[in-house]
Amino acid sequence: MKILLIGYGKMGKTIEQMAQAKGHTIVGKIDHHNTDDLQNYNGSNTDAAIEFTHPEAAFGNISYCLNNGIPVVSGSTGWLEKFEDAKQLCEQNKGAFFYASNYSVGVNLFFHFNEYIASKMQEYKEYEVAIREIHHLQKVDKPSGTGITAAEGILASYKNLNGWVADIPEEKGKLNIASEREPDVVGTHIVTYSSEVDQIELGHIAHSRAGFAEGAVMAAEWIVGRQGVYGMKDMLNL
Ligand SMILES: NC(=O)C1=CN([C@@H]2O[C@H](COP(=O)(O)OP(=O)(O)OC[C@H]3O[C@@H](n4cnc5c(N)ncnc54)[C@H](OP(=O)(O)O)[C@@H]3O)[C@@H](O)[C@H]2O)C=CC1
Ligand SMILES: O=C(O)C1=N[C@H](C(=O)O)C[C@H](O)C1
Repeated sequence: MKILLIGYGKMGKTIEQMAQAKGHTIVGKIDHHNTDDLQNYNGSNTDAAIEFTHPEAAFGNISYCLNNGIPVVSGSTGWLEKFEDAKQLCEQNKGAFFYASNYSVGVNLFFHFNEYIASKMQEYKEYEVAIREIHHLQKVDKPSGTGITAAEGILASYKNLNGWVADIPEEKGKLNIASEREPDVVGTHIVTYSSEVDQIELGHIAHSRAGFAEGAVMAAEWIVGRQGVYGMKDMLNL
């Protein structure tokens, strides 16, 4: 497959290695310094784009791909206020768009168990639920996209909670997502149910970026020949 990398930072470089190991060709690499080169790519020279950039760049890159016949897999976080616009653009262009806040299979199993556990725990009002996410110091957005997806999975069952908040544990009636930044932490997410007498935890710790990259390349292979908006639940049948 001919893959265009949009974003050639920590993720772009890991994805390049993973894609080449699977026999794919990288037809181009776009980063902050050569954004104009994006206009050289279209559906006739590119099978799929994999986009991991920045909250402020993601929507523009995804729009370019959808307007130019390139199936696009995006993992950028922090831009989802424009997600509905991206969906609409995909429908208008009869394009293909794959999005996941986290491409690792392990995290998507964690999401699945998280939803199930929340559906059980909401009956036990003595437990207070909260989320912690820990990432490296270079991360520009918070809370993490994965933390937000985990929160949405919990809120689907907790009808007494009215949305999530970022780092405001004292706010009643909201699900708190605490963000911590520490050197070299790839990505850790922990859901905690605490009562006076005990605590239950569900967590995921990424040891490297390989799991994210593997899932993104898998999504690029999967989306070719499809039309519509997809996510990991579609690909993994979770
Ligand atoms: N969904 C998932 O599974 C995962 C998602 N992520 C998300 O992916 C994104 C990227 O993460 P990561 O690779 O660690 O970040 P990096 O900062 O290491 O890399 C970001 C890349 O995007 C480029 N970039 C920045 N602005 C633009 C722009 N306007 N146009 C084109 N390229 C641009 C940067 O270029 P330059 O260096 O020249 O500034 C760099 O190449 C983040 O949003 C992160 O949260 C991360 C891991 C997993
Ligand atoms: O920026 C990162 O590094 C990561 N971002 C994603 C997120 O915001 O959830 C996924 C992963 O945790 C790594």
